[in-house]
Amino acid sequence: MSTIEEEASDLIFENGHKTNLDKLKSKFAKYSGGSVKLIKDDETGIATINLDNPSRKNALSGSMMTDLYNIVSELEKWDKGKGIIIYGTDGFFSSGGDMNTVKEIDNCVDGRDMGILMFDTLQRLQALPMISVALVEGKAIGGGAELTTACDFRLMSKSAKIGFVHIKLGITVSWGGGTRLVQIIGSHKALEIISSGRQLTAQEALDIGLATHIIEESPESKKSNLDYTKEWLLEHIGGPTSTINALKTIIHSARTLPFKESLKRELETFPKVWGSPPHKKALSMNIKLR
Ligand SMILES: CCCC(=O)SCCNC(=O)CCNC(=O)[C@H](O)C(C)(C)COP(=O)(O)OP(=O)(O)OC[C@H]1O[C@@H](n2cnc3c(N)ncnc32)[C@H](O)[C@@H]1OP(=O)(O)O
Repeated sequence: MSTIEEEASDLIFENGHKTNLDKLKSKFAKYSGGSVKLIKDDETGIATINLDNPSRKNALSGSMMTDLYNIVSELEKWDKGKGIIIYGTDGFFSSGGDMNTVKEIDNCVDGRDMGILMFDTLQRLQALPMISVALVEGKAIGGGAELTTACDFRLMSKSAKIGFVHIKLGITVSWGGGTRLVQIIGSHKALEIISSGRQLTAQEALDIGLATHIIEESPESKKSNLDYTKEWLLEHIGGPTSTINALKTIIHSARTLPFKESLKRELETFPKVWGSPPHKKALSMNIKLR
């Protein structure tokens, strides 16, 4: 392994991981532009994460990358969380890495450091014990497309597109999106999409299993796509918070751990909700499951 690879693997996996990430956060915080905003609704258990850099099509600057890192760390401590929606301002998801930041860090060491920060952030986002949805309107391009893969579901407006355009910039996927895309749609389709760098329409994304649902936009509908997405998510987080958290833990284990490890995790998790107050209440009510 070259020294860059050795250093990268040390930074990602060595014990001093946390210290290194604090150093990386302050390194990237200085590349300013836009912000990422979090609103947590304790009543519904839904957190909305807004990518807000509209003059740059919600591209993620270095400071927005550190915003997102801090938001994921805050959500890891939120005990009322059941669901997450990530969306972009002005009906556009994100055009990926902010080129103003990217041009400042166009060397392999800084690129590696950005990768480490975003790998850690998006892996922890995907692992949160909450059901997460990327609301894709407009386009999700480059790192923006990768960010959608860190969510459990992708709801797309009819005219939206997702494009892993990295190859057109002479680079590979950079934020773990390649690995997660293979998890979602398989290596054959993932390689075809990433190697072509083409932008998928919502229908194409739905057909290959990358998109979960297409939101039919109707001019007369007063409901915003964000409200529609909240309603859609509420249908999937109706259960008790502890059960939703346990369910997501089991599914995330199954997509990231070896088979026997995941079975063990499921066996350890379900007893935490079996005989719980919500379980006992349901049993006492003789619920008829039609
Ligand atoms: C680091 C991980 C890997 C990466 O993500 S590398 C970056 C990959 N992203 C890209 O290459 C996307 C570049 N942008 C585009 O292709 C287009 O702007 C895009 C997103 C399709 C939108 O096209 P349009 O709707 O025609 O809008 P536009 O091009 O006129 O852009 C409007 C203003 O936004 C700016 N913008 C768009 N994407 C940006 C970006 N990634 N970083 C910084 N600024 C960006 C663009 O420069 C323009 O600004 P201005 O109005 O000319 O001042």
